[in-house]
Amino acid sequence: MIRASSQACPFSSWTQARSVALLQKRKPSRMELSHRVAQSTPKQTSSGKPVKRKTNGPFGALNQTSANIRPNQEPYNKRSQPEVKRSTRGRESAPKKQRDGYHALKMQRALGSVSYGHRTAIKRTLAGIDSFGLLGLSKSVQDSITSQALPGLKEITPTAVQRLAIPAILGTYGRPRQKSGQMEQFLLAAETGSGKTMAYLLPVIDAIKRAEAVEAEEEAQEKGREQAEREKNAPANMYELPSPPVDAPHPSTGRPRAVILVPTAELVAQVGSLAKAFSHTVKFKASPISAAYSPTVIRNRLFSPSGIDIVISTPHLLASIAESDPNVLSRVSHLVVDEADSLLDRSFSPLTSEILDKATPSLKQLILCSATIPKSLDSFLRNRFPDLRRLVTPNLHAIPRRVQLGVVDADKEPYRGNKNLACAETIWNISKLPDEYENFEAEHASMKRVIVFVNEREKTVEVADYLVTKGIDAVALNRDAEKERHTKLLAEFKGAQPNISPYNEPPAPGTATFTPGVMGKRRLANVKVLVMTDLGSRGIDTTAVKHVILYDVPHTTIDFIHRLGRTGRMGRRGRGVVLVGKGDRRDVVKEVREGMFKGQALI
Ligand SMILES: Nc1ncnc2c1ncn2[C@@H]1O[C@H](COP(=O)(O)OP(=O)(O)OP(=O)(O)O)[C@@H](O)[C@H]1O
Repeated sequence: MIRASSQACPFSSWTQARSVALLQKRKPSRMELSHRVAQSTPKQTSSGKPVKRKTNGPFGALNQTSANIRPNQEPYNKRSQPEVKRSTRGRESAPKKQRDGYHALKMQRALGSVSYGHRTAIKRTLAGIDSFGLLGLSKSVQDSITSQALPGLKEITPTAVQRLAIPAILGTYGRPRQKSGQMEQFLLAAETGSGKTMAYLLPVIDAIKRAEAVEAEEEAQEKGREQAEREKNAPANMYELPSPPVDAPHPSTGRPRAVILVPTAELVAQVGSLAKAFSHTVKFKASPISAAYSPTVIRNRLFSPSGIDIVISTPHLLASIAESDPNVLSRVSHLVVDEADSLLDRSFSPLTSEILDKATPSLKQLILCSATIPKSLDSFLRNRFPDLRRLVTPNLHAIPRRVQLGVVDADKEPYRGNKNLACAETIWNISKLPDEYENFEAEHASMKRVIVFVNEREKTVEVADYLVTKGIDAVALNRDAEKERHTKLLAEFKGAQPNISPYNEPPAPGTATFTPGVMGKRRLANVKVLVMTDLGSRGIDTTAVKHVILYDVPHTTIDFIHRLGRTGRMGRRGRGVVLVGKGDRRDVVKEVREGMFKGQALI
């Protein structure tokens, strides 16, 4: 019927032919992703004139000032690029693209990329800097590295991120030109366990001490001037007593010079204790404040009459203090946002931004720091901080080769889909490994510390309870546990305070108890296990941990990096074991493993 009517129309064959021709002419309609997302758009030409937009339209060919004839006209029958790619012959002749070997990961690409050329160039630049003496730190700060931060280490050289960041932040080799009064912005991006904390802390301490020296000099001059003034206008009565000195609080009371923001109370304690260690020799006041401390302690630390230099806090606490007392951020010259990908994500971002906005008038340097730069953060930073200096280490997003990743198939015999059983068995196997595998110093070497990561908070207690029934000394660490208990639990895995044993304390409500010799016939005496999500472990320096078990396959490569990053820290060896079961992305695990084996950056 339709055919009959179309035949009846005199123009029908012409119309069809025309529409076919139009369709053939039209570019493929498939929507393609831009390959220039990372490139900034130039606003001006090299001569300073604004870039003219091309007008493609019916009048695009009018008012041309040049002929625009292409020097080499392509033959009319030249095949299009997609055609060349499609044909076998074309594929052979087309330049081969370097393949990164990721297929499953490409589907969930989460991390910002850094070209290998860029990585090689940084490696070359850093090769010549092999001592803290070359970084431009003042003598007292430099000396305190060996005496306070890394005592006992014989040969101390700066790590890649320290070599890159410290001179850049201090301006040792000069600073890029910028408008006067404009705050400098830095992004420190380096792999987990690579010493990022010292990379930002050292230059901040240095800057504080220098500013203090300048202020002290200015104050002395001011006092001298006042004294001279007073003497000039000295009262006639020589017996008149001078007025007693007023007991005024220190000008820096409640007004720190530097603020370090971190996501958790555990990290506040960790960074706080490093800052305090430095303050023993380089004199300054560092105050860690978090919900783990009582309001009185927080008030006393912040408003100490002897003043304050560095505050280490979570955004929640500092934002609430700044709301009632905006003065607290009125003198901040240095703001560090550690774990920036967490603190600038949806949940933390409003608070972090609020603090940043309030501190901006006095801010000289903003330092963002992270081991993972998700693509979303990358584009956020490009918009919000266009002048950001990116200090990226050559191994960013790569899990070091010294960390091995094994896979246990929980679907196979004897587990038959029972992941809890697979986890318990893996821990028992770890307990049998020889002691020399352990990272930790001799006196603690016989005790093996294992972290089990799960994806959901609720699962922490379930898994820990199960492990206890299998004679394993396991404790669940989640947000429901008290902050103080958190800190104590993690302390033993950080290797800092070996005498504290939270395992001897009463268990958190709702968790099973490990009582050696009672829960089962068999028990493990040489292993301690923490079961957690990676929320509480972000940035925690668990140097005593050699083994990490990924009970669940992590959702993203970002989680892979942070979870496996709790082992193999600062040149140590480490092992990860991932338990795969029904529905888990085995292809993702396979590619992560291969990437780790090749030392490639994950995507
Ligand atoms: N130059 C150095 N030489 C030897 N050890 C160092 C050096 N700098 C830092 N360390 C040690 O390296 C360990 C890891 O440092 P840090 O916690 O700062 O790593 P990080 O890069 O912040 O890790 P994450 O991304 O997991 O937060 C710490 O125990 C620290 O004392």
